[in-house]
Amino acid sequence: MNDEILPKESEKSFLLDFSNDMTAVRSREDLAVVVRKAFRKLNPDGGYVIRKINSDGKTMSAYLHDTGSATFDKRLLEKVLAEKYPIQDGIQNRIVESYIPLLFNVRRELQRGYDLSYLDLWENMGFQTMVGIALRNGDANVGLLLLSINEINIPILQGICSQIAIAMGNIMANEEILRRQAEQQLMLKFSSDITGVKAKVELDYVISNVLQGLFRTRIAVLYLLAEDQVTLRPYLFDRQFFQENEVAEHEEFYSLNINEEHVRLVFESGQPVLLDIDENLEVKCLKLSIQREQRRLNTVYASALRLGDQKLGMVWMLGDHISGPLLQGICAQISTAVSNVLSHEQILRLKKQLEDENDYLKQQLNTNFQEIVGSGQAMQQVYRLISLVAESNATVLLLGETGTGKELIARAIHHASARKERLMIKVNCAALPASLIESELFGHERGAFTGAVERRIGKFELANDSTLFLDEVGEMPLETQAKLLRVLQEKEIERVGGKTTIKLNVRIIAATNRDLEAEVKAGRFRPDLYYRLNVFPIELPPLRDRREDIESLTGFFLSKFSKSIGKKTLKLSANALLQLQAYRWPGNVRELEHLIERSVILATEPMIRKFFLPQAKGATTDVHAMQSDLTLEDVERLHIIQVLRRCGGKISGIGGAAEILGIPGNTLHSKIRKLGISKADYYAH
Ligand SMILES: Nc1ncnc2c1ncn2[C@@H]1O[C@H](COP(=O)(O)OP(=O)(O)OP(=O)(O)O)[C@@H](O)[C@H]1O
Repeated sequence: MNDEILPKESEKSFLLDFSNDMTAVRSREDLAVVVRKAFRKLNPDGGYVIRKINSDGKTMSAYLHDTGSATFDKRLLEKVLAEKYPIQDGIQNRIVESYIPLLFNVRRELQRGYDLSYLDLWENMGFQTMVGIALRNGDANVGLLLLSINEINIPILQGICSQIAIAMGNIMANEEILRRQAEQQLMLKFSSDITGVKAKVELDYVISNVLQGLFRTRIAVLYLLAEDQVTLRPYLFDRQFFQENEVAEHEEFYSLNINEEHVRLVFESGQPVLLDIDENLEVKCLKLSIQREQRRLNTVYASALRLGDQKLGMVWMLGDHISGPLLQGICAQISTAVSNVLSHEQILRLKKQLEDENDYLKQQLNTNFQEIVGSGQAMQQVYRLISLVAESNATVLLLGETGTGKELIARAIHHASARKERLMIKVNCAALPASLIESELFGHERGAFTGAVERRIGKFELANDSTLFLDEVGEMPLETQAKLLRVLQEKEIERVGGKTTIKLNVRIIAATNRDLEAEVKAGRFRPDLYYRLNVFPIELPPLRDRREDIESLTGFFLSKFSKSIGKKTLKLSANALLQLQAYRWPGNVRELEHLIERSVILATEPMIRKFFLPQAKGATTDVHAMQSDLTLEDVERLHIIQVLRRCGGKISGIGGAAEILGIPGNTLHSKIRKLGISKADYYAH
């Protein structure tokens, strides 16, 4: 650019054109077009860069640039455009401080030892001389212009630069207003989004959105202060930095201690604290993962989460520049949201617990109102034993086939004891996999094993001051038997993964349908545990050994199930009852109960006349085949009823029942009265 190329006249018209073009400039893009046009006119092959002073007041970044017709290393250019150079880098400060344009010989500056990538780039582009001019809007420094050129036309350059500086000032002010508006909108949205947050996933989503939107930053880890008020455990973490489950599985490793220096620093400061990863941080998790993944970010913002005076936890964020006061506001909202989420999680947990307890209560209510039916000899003996043992704290072992009422009796014992105000707790030892039974019985501490994300109270602890019903105890794995034995001996437990022992006062009622003695002989049950449990055994008789109770049990179930579906209580024909009394009942009372329930549902008449019973091998519903189980009187009664039926109810005379039975009619009449046989017994068939 010299006087020959640009005579005074064209100098004027050049500046006029430039001014005209500048009046239309509203945005950075407009400015780029106008500036490029002007500089190309001045030097068609030259390149330039305009840098602006960043909001930190200490660094400069590229604002506009043009490479002209130079060839260059693309990656080097990208690096230079992305980098923030300190103003005091030895070159920029000279330009900013100067009131006249300065010429730089690129090679010479390099030889002086400046380690600045933009000098490398210029050399790479073949730019030998650069001119640098400060951009000032009034008294304010806005940035600088660096132009590849050999000669300086001071009036033209100053004319251009003063206008660029004014335009940049306006655009930047405008951009700042827009940025603030966007920020406000984002904050408003964040506030409304975060107030509705109830679950952890939603919290994660809302926080990441606002941090990304406002600071182009991410949450690295959100820690919560544990109950011990010392450990900070990771609660939320960015999965881009940590592999799936990495943190959850190595929680111990990723936890922090509130007394660590930098952690204390954060809690002591009322504001977010900026920490340099390389210099300050000895925090294992951040060092590891952040250095691995995010080399370009070397600062971490750490902020305490508080609710009033209460310490809740802290967040670590990765970012380049985060505005302190804004972040403080965000953290305050995060604190409230975290506390809401935790409360909500607790509500859900308590709700579940309440539901479980409710189930127990319902079960108890059902059994309370549901009497134990049966007054035969065998059950009388059971009642005697119950009344003897109930009030003591002795361990009871209930033996008997499946469905004989062991659980019912266990509840009856509990209800007759001084512990009845508390819930009886039941554990079905057969329903749990061996791996879970211990934690089910004794509970576990958080982190005791993979998947133990929370502390869990075991059934033993739940049953403190109450009764623990160990159903199907014969199915318990040997390893657990050993632990159970220790608890029974020492009357204290240790949660899985726990370090302290807990004293307990639990009454044990165990039940099994196995022959425990045989199990001991076979080596499947520990003899010492067997003796511990077998303090007060009660044997429940199978239903086939107490046929005398079948009628009352059937009557009880008929009335119960008819009522439950709103039917009038169904009646039972004598024949149907005989059928029930003759059956072998491998499933005992439960089988009878289910049969009656089914029959009540299916019944279309007010009386059940016949049951469809399974015909097991060797089993029979033939009345005579079960005579050995009946008393002489029973047999007599059944036989008379059958004969009366065959005779159509005719008692005396030819073809009458008395004739078949070989007794006088009068004798039969008195037997019928004595045995309580009614017409319904033989006419209904
Ligand atoms: N004497 C009885 N009176 C009324 N109902 C009974 C009686 N005995 C058992 N039942 C009922 O029979 C069903 C089975 O009883 P329970 O569950 O107590 O048997 P269990 O011996 O514990 O069976 P399992 O060994 O299979 O666990 C229950 O619905 C129970 O209410």
